Amino acid sequence: MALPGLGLAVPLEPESQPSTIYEIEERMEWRFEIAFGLELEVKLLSGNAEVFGTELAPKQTYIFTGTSAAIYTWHGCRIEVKGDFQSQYIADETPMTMYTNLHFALERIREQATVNMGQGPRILILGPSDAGKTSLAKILTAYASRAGRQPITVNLDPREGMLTIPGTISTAAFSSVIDVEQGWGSSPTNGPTQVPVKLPLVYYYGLANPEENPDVYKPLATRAALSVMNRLQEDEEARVTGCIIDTPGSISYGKRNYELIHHIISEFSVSVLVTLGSERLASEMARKFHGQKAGTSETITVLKLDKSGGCVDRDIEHMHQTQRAQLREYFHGERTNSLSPHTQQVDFDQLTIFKIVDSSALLSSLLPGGEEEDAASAIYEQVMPSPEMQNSVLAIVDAERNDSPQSVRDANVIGFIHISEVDEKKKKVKLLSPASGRLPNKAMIWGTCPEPVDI
Ligand SMILES: Nc1ncnc2c1ncn2[C@@H]1O[C@H](COP(=O)(O)OP(=O)(O)OP(=O)(O)O)[C@@H](O)[C@H]1O
Repeated sequence: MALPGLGLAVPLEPESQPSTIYEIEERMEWRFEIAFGLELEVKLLSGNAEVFGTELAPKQTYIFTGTSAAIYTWHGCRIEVKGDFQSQYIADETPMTMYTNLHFALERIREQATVNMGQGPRILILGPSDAGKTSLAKILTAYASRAGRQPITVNLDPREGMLTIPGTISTAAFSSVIDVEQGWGSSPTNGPTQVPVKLPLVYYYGLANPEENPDVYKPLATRAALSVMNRLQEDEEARVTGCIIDTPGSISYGKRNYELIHHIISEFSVSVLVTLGSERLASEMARKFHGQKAGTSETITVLKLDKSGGCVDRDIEHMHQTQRAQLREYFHGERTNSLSPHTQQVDFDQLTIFKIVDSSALLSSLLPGGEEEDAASAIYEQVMPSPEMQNSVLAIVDAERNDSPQSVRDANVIGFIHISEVDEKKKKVKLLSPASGRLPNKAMIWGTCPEPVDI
């Protein structure tokens, strides 16, 4: 059905739609794409099935929206599907056996690490955009957690938030199942959920790509690495399991970004480097890093894996829709679990806001051999609230309002607020915060990712 003249499909209520039953044979997957604003219901009727490594519970209804994914089965299954999806098909060729073999190879390293009191694998996933890096990170995380391990997963891709909003880099220990409906699952800001929440450690970068301001991005990657490496040292289970690092596609293009890859490898002491979807990247990474030292007694193994034929190229509009959905979820909760964000008005002088400076302009102004302190102070500029901030998000970080720009940059996020209105005459800001109560008396960062949106 379409709206007359507009050609727009009118979403049907899932209840009023007929359901379809699909029989999926062993080692095949049912791939689907569902637009934002539409819902797809999936129920596993018999057999076993998984979404990016996480098993579906029998007879439970899962609801997907604004995503593309695959329901894979090792031994065959029947699923019931209801909804208005954009595309769907059953694929008999998938790289799942290859991905599972990687998981078992990692398990062998973990078993050895248990015996030798050594280190579990630190895995870095590289590849161009939409090569399936995040999907592989989810699969490896889910398989490790299904094997009773506690993997630490790191998202270094600011365009997509992991358990938090975009513009961030974050890390979390996954000791329980991933919530397949919500990508990575829920964090405490989502409110009570059926699936146990994960507690991410979050840093705010505020830009979409690492290359836009390496002077902020690299130290933040270092901060994330320090916390991961500390956890790996202190927690026996985490040490043996190791960590899984997802990266932005942009760093896998072009030689100029190899320095950034090198930085990540050395900070996280990466021991397994997986490349997806690019022969050239695979061969250059192997030439540069295979056999190099990782930590004290290990060497780096570089692997080339196949990209899944199911990977969908997402355009910029799709990315923006995903980012808007993540933002809305942070403040308003999700479909089954709505939250009550708090609107309040504050005076201009209650906010200390640091704006990220365009690094291309600052690089030319830096003296050769300038100190890191100089670079850090040039990274942020303290600004007053202004109308151009309207609909932006500010990250509140665990740094005092008069701390140095370096301390502000390196501090982890304690929460986000959304600027609804700026009244320059009255010098007041109307803002939305996830909880009621006084705003923390802390420094705030204003970036351009996620982009301003009225939520
Ligand atoms: N087997 C599959 N079937 C259907 N969709 C899939 C499959 N694998 C991945 N996708 C989808 O393809 C898109 C790209 O995959 P993914 O996010 O894993 O790539 P990426 O390399 O991390 O991308 P980016 O570099 O942009 O972050 C996602 O929407 C993902 O859900």
